[in-house]
Amino acid sequence: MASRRVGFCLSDKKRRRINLSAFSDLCAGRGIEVVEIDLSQPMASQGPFNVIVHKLSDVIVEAEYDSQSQQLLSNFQNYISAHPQTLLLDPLPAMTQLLDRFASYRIMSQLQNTLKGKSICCPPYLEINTSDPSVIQAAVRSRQLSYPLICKTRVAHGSRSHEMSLIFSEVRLCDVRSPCILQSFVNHGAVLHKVFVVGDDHFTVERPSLKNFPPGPCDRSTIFFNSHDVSKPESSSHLTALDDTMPRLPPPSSDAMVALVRQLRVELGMALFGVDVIVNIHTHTLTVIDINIFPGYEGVPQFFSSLLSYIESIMEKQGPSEPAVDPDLSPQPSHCHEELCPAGGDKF
Ligand SMILES: Nc1ncnc2c1ncn2[C@@H]1O[C@H](COP(=O)(O)OP(=O)(O)OP(=O)(O)O)[C@@H](O)[C@H]1O
Ligand SMILES: O=P(O)(O)O[C@H]1[C@H](O)[C@@H](O)[C@H](OP(=O)(O)O)[C@@H](OP(=O)(O)O)[C@H]1O
Ligand SMILES: [Mg+2]
Repeated sequence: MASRRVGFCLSDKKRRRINLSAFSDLCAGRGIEVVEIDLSQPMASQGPFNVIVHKLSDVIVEAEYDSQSQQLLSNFQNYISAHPQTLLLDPLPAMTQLLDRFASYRIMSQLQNTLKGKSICCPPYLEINTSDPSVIQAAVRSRQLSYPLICKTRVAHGSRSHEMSLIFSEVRLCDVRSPCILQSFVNHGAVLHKVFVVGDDHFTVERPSLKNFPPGPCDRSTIFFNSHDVSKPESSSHLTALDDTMPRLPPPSSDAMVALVRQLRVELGMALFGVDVIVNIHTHTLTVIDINIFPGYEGVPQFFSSLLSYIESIMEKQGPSEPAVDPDLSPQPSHCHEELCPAGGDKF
């Protein structure tokens, strides 16, 4: 048996998307064994693991209402608690907060304070918990959100979390499906900058994105769309058609991107995440619109080599017999969102 073992605990969907056997071959060359963890079987008999890489977002979301998922999650948590020497990429509380857009936008909106001088912001938004259009209307007015508005589900991950809408006027606020985030739409020339983080490395790729819309309210029906139809590498939609007369904006400065990633690494205590950034066509402000757990890393050919280097670096710090906590990562931010609350969007 190889002396060092890395377990992967992934959903069927993620397993299909990630070529684990290619990663396993790469690891074998470094004396590391890759094991696919079957969550329905006792974990102790599949271990021991120096590191576990997981994407349990679906299980965590389902555990809210499904007892079988609850059981799987609690088996996993029990194993982790009983094996504190096993490093987890990424910690469950850190990940869990990103499943909730209310929590993740509080983190994003805090960035403009922590990264002063870098011209980084997050669009103004509201946390919506009511379906009463008159209450929503009053909240939008009082927060002075500008139209169009983009409406995003509160749950950030999973198949039902990418259905969104663009709302163009107060009368169409009846189309809001609560609970959700209502956020001002920012014109950005239909270019999305996806930042994929792997430990201390990050990689940026460009993707299609929603096109510019005339600012201000207008008499237009709500546009319902799935975010995966507009911002995947292969997306080609009338909603992303670039205006030829629109000059291309300069890409975000690498200095600002480095500062952004560094700050989020510390704040989230995570190593595998993605940040979606757009550039405001008027102010050129770098605008953070999304943080994703263990994203797809599509368009990043260095993903596996970078992941392997990161895993080796944390195993090295672990030492041969006494694995330690990754010192680069701050202590668990399960309490983080309380600290970040004051800067968040208003709640309705
Ligand atoms: N405030 C905004 N202003 C302008 N466009 C936006 C804004 N928020 C989101 N978008 C557009 O909508 C798309 C989807 O938004 P978002 O990234 O929040 O959704 P998601 O479902 O979480 O996506 P992902 O698949 O990256 O997780 C973005 O790629 C971008 O094109
Ligand atoms: O790599 P990008 O383009 O950022 O897209 C990711 C999305 O951001 C995630 O929301 C997807 O995860 P979920 O399917 O759990 O929502 C995630 O799905 P995956 O975990 O199957 O890779 C990706 O689609
Ligand atoms: Mg997302």
